[in-house]
Formats: sequence, structure tokens, C-alpha cells
Amino acid sequence: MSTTPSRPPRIGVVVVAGGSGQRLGYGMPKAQVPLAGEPMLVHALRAVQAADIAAAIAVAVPAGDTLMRSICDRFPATVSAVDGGATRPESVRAALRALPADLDAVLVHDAARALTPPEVFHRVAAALAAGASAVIPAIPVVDTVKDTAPVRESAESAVAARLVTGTPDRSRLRAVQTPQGFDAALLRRAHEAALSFDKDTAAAVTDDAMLVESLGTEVYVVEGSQLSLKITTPLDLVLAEAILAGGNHRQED
Ligand SMILES: Nc1ccn([C@@H]2O[C@H](COP(=O)(O)OP(=O)(O)OP(=O)(O)O)[C@@H](O)[C@H]2O)c(=O)n1
Ligand SMILES: C[C@](O)(CO)[C@H](O)COP(=O)(O)O
Repeated sequence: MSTTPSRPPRIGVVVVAGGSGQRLGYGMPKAQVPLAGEPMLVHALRAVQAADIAAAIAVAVPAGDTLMRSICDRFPATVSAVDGGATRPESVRAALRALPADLDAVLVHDAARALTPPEVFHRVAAALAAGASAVIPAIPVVDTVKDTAPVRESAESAVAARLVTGTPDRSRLRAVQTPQGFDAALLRRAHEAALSFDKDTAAAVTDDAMLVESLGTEVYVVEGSQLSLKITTPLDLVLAEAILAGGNHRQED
């Protein structure tokens, strides 16, 4: 991270809240869906603020969404809303453009990970301050994970659609979360490079770390949190409600 030793790094946070929430199936953008009576975006912004690390926060909301813009307006002036894009990387780029140019580092966070404890933000920020250019929080994988491929069309038996092609060593696998932290110039460069990806390569981008990996940068892994689940399906929402009802959110598991 390019900062002089005499002053603390200036950190910006991008919150991506521009998704439609198809898998949750509420018929409204996911970040608007109520969680313990308040829109998910309110919880996500509170989580970012509880971490108390951001000089500026840019939130990508669905284009034209006035409700989410009004939620951002209720937070301090360091929070600004911008129209997101059709894909997550496009939303990240839109929010990045809204952040000040003089930041040392940027953390990119999913609004859908509305209950991330402050300690996770702190671990990512601390690794950046210690010299990493790219840092992601992650947790060990609890399931056995298989590589699979479609069964060949010519195969006689049609017992199932896919076949196992391998079993990766689980001890090396991690389930990756957000906030993902980067040197600010590096993240901007990685997203600029992604603009020239072909359609299939662009469609395969599922997080920001992939983009800096493709520039050859080392990405460090710090401990994530089970509380930092990505609310994706109706069952995730039930779990998030239960966490909030238990009063244990923002506390390390
Ligand atoms: N065009 C998009 C797509 C996603 N996101 C954000 O990226 C995060 C992770 O995306 P995901 O959980 O997949 O959200 P959705 O795209 O809304 O979900 P779905 O794929 O079920 O529609 C979310 O906070 C979502 O709001 C975004 O800002 N802009
Ligand atoms: C960025 C992310 O949350 C890391 O796990 C995840 O890849 C987002 O995936 P989604 O399919 O856009 O929810």
C-alpha cells in the first residue's frame, strides 16, 4: 500500500448493493429485503460503520433505486450512493469512480454480507497496513468438494447428469468472503484490465481478488467469520434473522 509511515492509511469502502436478489426471490432488490424489520442495506452500512476504518464509503445501488439512495442519505456525509451496473464487477467499478482519488486502500464488501463483524474488517485492514497489496477473509470448507463434468451425451447410461472428475484436497480449500481489501491503485488497475475481458471470461469473474490474481499479485488470506454469511437463499435469511434475534451479531464466533 503506497502510504508514508507518518500517517495512517486512508481507506475507502465500496459496498455493492446493486443486485436483484433472484435467488432470494422476494421480488425486490435484495438489499431492500427486510432483516429484523430493517432493509438489509441498513445492517450492512451499520457493520461498515461499526468497523470505523473508512474515510469514504461508496454504495452501488440498483440503477434508479430511490429507496436505497434515501437509506444512504441517512448515514453520515462520508456515505455516497451511485447507480450500480448489470453485473457485480460493473457495480464495483461504478462505486470506485465515486470514491476520492487519494485513498491508499479500498475494501470491497457485499451488502448481502450484512452481519460481518468489525474484527473481520480490522483483520483485512491490518494485513494491508502490514504491507499486503491484496487481502481476502475466508473460512475453512466443511463439505467435501468435487470437480465434476457433464456426462458425455454419447454415454449409454443416463443415471445422472454429471460425473466426478476429481476431489481437491479439502485442507487447502477456503470459502471466500468480503470485505476484500486492496491497494487502491492496484484495484483500479485490475478493474480497468477487466474491461477488455471477452464475454465468457467476464462472466466467470465472481470476486475482486480474481482480477488482481490475473495481474500476478499475491493475495493473502485472513480469518473470516461464520457471521459473515452471504444472504443468498431464503434459508440464509432465516439464519440471519436468528443471529440477530440471538443478539450475538458483531461478536466473533
Ligand atoms: N449487478 C450487481 C450484482 C450484484 N451486486 C451485489 O453483489 C453482492 C453479491 O451478489 P449476490 O449475492 O449474488 O446478489 P444478487 O446478484 O442480488 O443475487 P442473485 O444472483 O440471487 O440475483 C450483493 O451485495 C449484490 O447486491 C451488485 O452490486 N450489482
Ligand atoms: C464476492 C463473493 O462474495 C466472495 O465469496 C462472491 O463470490 C459473490 O458471488 P455472487 O454469486 O455474486 O453472490
